Parts: sequence; C-alpha cells; structure tokens
Amino acid sequence: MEKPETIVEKIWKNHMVHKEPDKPDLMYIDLHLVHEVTSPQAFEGLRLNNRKVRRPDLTFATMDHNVPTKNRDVIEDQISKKQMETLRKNCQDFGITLADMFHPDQGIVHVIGPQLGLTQPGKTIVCGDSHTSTHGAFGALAFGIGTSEVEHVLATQTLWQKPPKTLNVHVEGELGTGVTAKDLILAIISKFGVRFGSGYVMEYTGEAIRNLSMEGRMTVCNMSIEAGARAGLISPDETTIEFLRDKPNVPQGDAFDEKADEWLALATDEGARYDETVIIKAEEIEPQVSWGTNPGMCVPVSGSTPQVDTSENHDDIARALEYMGLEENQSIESINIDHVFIGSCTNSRITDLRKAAKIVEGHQVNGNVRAIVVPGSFGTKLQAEKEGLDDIFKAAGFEWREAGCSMCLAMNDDVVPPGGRCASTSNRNFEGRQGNGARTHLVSPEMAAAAAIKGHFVDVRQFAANVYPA
Ligand SMILES: CC(C)[C@H](C(=O)O)[C@@H](O)C(=O)O
Ligand code: SF4
Repeated sequence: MEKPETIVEKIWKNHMVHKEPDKPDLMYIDLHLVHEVTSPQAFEGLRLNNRKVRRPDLTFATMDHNVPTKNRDVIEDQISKKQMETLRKNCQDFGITLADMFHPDQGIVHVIGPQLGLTQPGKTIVCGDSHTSTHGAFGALAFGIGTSEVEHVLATQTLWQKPPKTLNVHVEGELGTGVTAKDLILAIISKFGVRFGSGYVMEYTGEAIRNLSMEGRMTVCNMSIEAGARAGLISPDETTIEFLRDKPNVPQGDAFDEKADEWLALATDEGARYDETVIIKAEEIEPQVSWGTNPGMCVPVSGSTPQVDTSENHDDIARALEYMGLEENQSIESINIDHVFIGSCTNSRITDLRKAAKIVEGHQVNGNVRAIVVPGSFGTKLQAEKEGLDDIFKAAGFEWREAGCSMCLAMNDDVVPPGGRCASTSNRNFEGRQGNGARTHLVSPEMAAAAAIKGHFVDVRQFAANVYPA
C-alpha cells in the first residue's frame, strides 16, 4: 500500500508546478478571490509592466470592506469610494467578474465563495485577505497573501510557497448544548495562545469537528489565522458534499457525484503523519467571552478577568485590562455593553442568523444597547428575509443591514465610538479594531444575542433554557 498522506500533502503534490533546492515551491492556484482593499496596487503593477491577468476565469472579485450597510447610495468616506471605483475599473479593464455593490452575489468575500460553490475541496485558494483560511472548511488549501503576491497570482496564476508543516488539532467528544463552533475555536486559541499555529497548516480532526455543520467549520477555519497558522482546513466528508450539491459553480447531476468521489478521496488517510498534534476535549468547553485585546484573551462566561500579579504575562494583561476599562478578577457577567454586532466572515451565515434569532425572539434589546445584524452576503440577507428572521430582529429593536464587513473593522460607517463596548461575533478584538478607543468582546452569535437583551454578558444556556432542552 502507498504511504498514507495528509490532505495537505495530497493538495500540495497536485499543485506543485516547479521545485528546486533552497527555494519555495511554485504552486498552481485554482481560485483567486479579490476585494477592493488589497488589489489596487496589484493591478497598477500589471499596468506598469504591460501584463494581463493570466486566468480571469479563475479570478472573482467583490466589494465588502468599504461598502455602506445602511444606505448604499451614500459613500461618505472618500478613500472607500475611491477603492470601490478603482476595483470596478480594474475588473472592467482586466476582464474579471465582479459582484458589485448592487449585484445579487455581493457579500463578504469569504461568505460568497462557498455560497457560489467556487470554494471546493482540493483547490488552492488565495485572496489578499488573512481570513481566506475560512475556505479550508471545505478541504481546500486556502491562505491569505500580500498585495505583491496578489499581483504575482494575477499575472501568472502561480505563487511561491514553502511546503508547510502540519498540525493536527484533534477535538475529541461532543460539544455541549449551547456551545458553538465559535466557543470551540476561542477556547482553542485561549488554551494554546495566538502563536501556536505559527508556520503550520492546521487540520482540525475528531468527532466534534465531524459533527459541525459547514457553517460551524467555516467559523473554526476562519479563526485559524488568529492562532498564527498559515491556514486551517478540514478533510471533506458527506457534510461537505451535501453543502456543495446544487451550488451554482459545481458540476451538476451525475457529474457532481463523480466529482464528490474525487473530493472524498482527498481526506487525510488513516495513519498519515502530522508534524505536531494537540488534543482538546469538547466536553470541557463552555461559552466563551474575550476580555482582552487579542483573541487568545478569553475565558468561559462563568469566569472572571485574570488577576494581574499572579499571571504569567502580567504587563500584557495589565495593559489589556486598562484598554478594555476592566478590573482584574471582574466577573464576565458583570460587564455591561452598549453595542452588539452580529456579522463578519466568522459568523454572518444563515445558520448563525437563525440561531441568534431564536435567542432574540420574544425579547427586547436592552435600552442601553445599539444592536445591528449584518448578513454576510446579499444571498444570506434574502434567505433570512424569506424565513422572517429580519422581522424577529427588527421587532426586538435590532437594526437590519445590507451585507458587508461592517463593524468588524472600522473601514466604513459602522464604527463603535471611543470607549464604547461591543459584544461582537467577529474574529479580532485588537485595540481600535472597531473604532478608535472601542472595546471589543468576541462571542458567538447566540451569546451576542443574549447580551443584547440583558445589556451585559450572560450564559446563553441559562438565558435561553427553553431553546436548549436538557
Ligand atoms: C483589509 C484586509 C487586508 C484585512 C485582512 O487581511 O484580514 C481585513 O479583512 C481584516 O480582517 O483585518
Ligand atoms: S468581515 Fe472582518 S475579518 Fe472578515 S474579511 Fe471583512 S474585515 Fe476581514
């Protein structure tokens, strides 16, 4: 029998175009996703060198970071406006399909790729965006690249890459009711730190991962980058196949089933070797809330902020607590919030919205809280409206918005004011991430929904005991 291989080894072998000693490998790229923020200089470089886009048919663009989510017709910020106009012109000049602001396919780049069936197992996928790791949920090797690499891929459809080391993140057992994929990945990062994946491609394995929906898997893979990894992925299985069936850009009918067999064969072989393995027990995980200024600074909702002098990195902790306006040993449930953001490429998919709506139904947003729901794509928004989720959110006092990155980062009109405190379903809680002086707490959509109603963090399992029968 042939030597057992990991999915990463298989994809690597299938895409290596050129290898020579002491150099990275030259890799073929199957899908290049483009957005307005990291592409302008890349296109400019092509123009300066008189080059064309090598494979416009393997390149797909959308606008997400800068788009207004309230009134699409008014773009106040001149830089945003310019970036969007530039992307429009570049896509026209170079023959690239663009899901423009009013296009039905528009949305956050990492939400629409899977929805359109562009994201598929076994593909190499790149985008000038760190959260490209999201697409790894499908068993694709997907990573973020810098603007000069964007230019290289546009011009050649290839990329120089060092073969990665592999890290098996094995999650045993089952997550408890009310404990989500978001809690799982936050718990992993807080346990092992924001650098533990450095230099690795992480493959998530184990029963708890197998039991996740594709949306849950995307949430997990999305945040691999916050653990320092180059990429994160999950071997394809029947869940992957059923998600992709009938999607627009996949083979249809019998051809799909043939393709599905090929995809399933990419899964890591029994007995394949990883460079490193860590094991996590799913049962031990509780709903998480970040208290600090990186995604590893998280505790269970039943917990408290750390004590400074007995902690290992006390300077970092003291600084984070100060920025966050929190005391040491402060219970998480005592933290009052004034903003809630349900959205971002981590948690803005239809299942996220359904679950948040379930918590919200029949309640009112707390009077001190401004809460917004921003679907990840136009398609998600339509689906949610078809199901009446928008009515549930609006009746409770949430604002219901158009698709985009929105309050995940302060690159558009959706900003948390200085000193404001936000329960956010996004992936980064760095200083200033949601606005100058803004304070971000990372949580699951369910936890964000419950916090919106109470005005402070609560254990969603108690808050919504009716939703989580014993
Ligand atoms: C703007 C873009 C380059 C950036 C990224 O790469 O991740 C953004 O999407 C983010 O989440 O910080
Ligand atoms: S939603 Fe946030 S994390 Fe995702 S691509 Fe947009 S800005 Fe980056």
